[in-house]
Amino acid sequence: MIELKNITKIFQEKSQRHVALSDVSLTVEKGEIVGVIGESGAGKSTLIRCVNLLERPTSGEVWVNGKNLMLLNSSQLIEARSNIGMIFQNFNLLSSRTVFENIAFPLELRKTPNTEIKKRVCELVDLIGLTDKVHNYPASLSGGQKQRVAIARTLATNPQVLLSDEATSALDPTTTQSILALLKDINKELGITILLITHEMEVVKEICDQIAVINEGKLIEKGSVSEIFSHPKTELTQRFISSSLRIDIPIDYQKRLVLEPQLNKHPLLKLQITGNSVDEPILSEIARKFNINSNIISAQMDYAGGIKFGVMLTEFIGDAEQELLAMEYLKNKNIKVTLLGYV
Ligand SMILES: Nc1ncnc2c1ncn2[C@@H]1O[C@H](COP(=O)(O)OP(=O)(O)OP(=O)(O)O)[C@@H](O)[C@H]1O
Repeated sequence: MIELKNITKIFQEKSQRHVALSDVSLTVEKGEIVGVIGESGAGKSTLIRCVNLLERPTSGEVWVNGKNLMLLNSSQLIEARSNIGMIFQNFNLLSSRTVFENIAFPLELRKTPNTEIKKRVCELVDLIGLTDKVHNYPASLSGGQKQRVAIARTLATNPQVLLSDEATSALDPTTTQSILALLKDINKELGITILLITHEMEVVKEICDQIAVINEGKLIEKGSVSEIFSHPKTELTQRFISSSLRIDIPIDYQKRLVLEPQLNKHPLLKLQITGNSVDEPILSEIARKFNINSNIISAQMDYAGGIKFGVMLTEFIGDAEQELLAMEYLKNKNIKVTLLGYV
């Protein structure tokens, strides 16, 4: 449905030349949800804006639904864009129009008859669960409700593609979940292809089929959610995965923590577990093979794309030499072992 081929975007400001995207290729199949994740300034917004040519690539090809948008004249481009909806972090609602009037707006521009507009808006407010707010103005809505209205407005003209530019970044975690659930429903029930950009792994983990990682204008990794979570290839992707799992050393452990081995102190370890390793009973193996008792201090396991992954803070209590052998054993099992010190 979307194919970006070798996209390069260079911003030229006076003598300053900035390469925002460098030879980026990305395919989104019909009906898929693809998430592009990257840090601030990586080029995410530029990339998504290239899909509907809000930003024109310096070179490369942009194909949407079988058309090379770069070759269209302005009226053909307007037509092609009507098939591509877009939602934004700051919702972009018209404050002087009610919910009804905001959703009706793109239909009015198309000179749709009033009876048809009324019918379509009623369907859409029902879809987004805001029938009781249909005559409210945006100022009286919560952030999540505003984003729902923005989604309904973009769906009014039945686009086949929805672009989401950090649509949940301004929302709290619970509201984020409800908006993501709405996007997933739209994808499933209406068959709309979704390309979203975000800086949060939580978002892509929740609803995406494929994840692409962008860094300094280059696409550095792409795969299914399970591939990315089980075998992250780059340090940056690993960091994104870890950022969705928070684990802190409790204060009393921090007080006792020393960096060098000491008599009667034992290693405090952070174990990062991805993919297949997690299905093995690693701690009981460690106990059996190395006579190590694991004292789990905290742990967080999660599930994405059919893959379990997680992080665990644990103290290994045993003979010093065996403790080292046990750490090596875990490393060979695809577990990232970080020695935090001794407690
Ligand atoms: N119109 C512009 N003129 C000049 N440079 C620009 C322009 N738009 C973006 N850039 C530069 O291109 C790079 C990529 O910007 P972009 O907004 O795509 O990043 P991003 O990943 O979306 O970041 P953020 O998450 O902070 O929005 C940045 O270094 C930015 O300064």
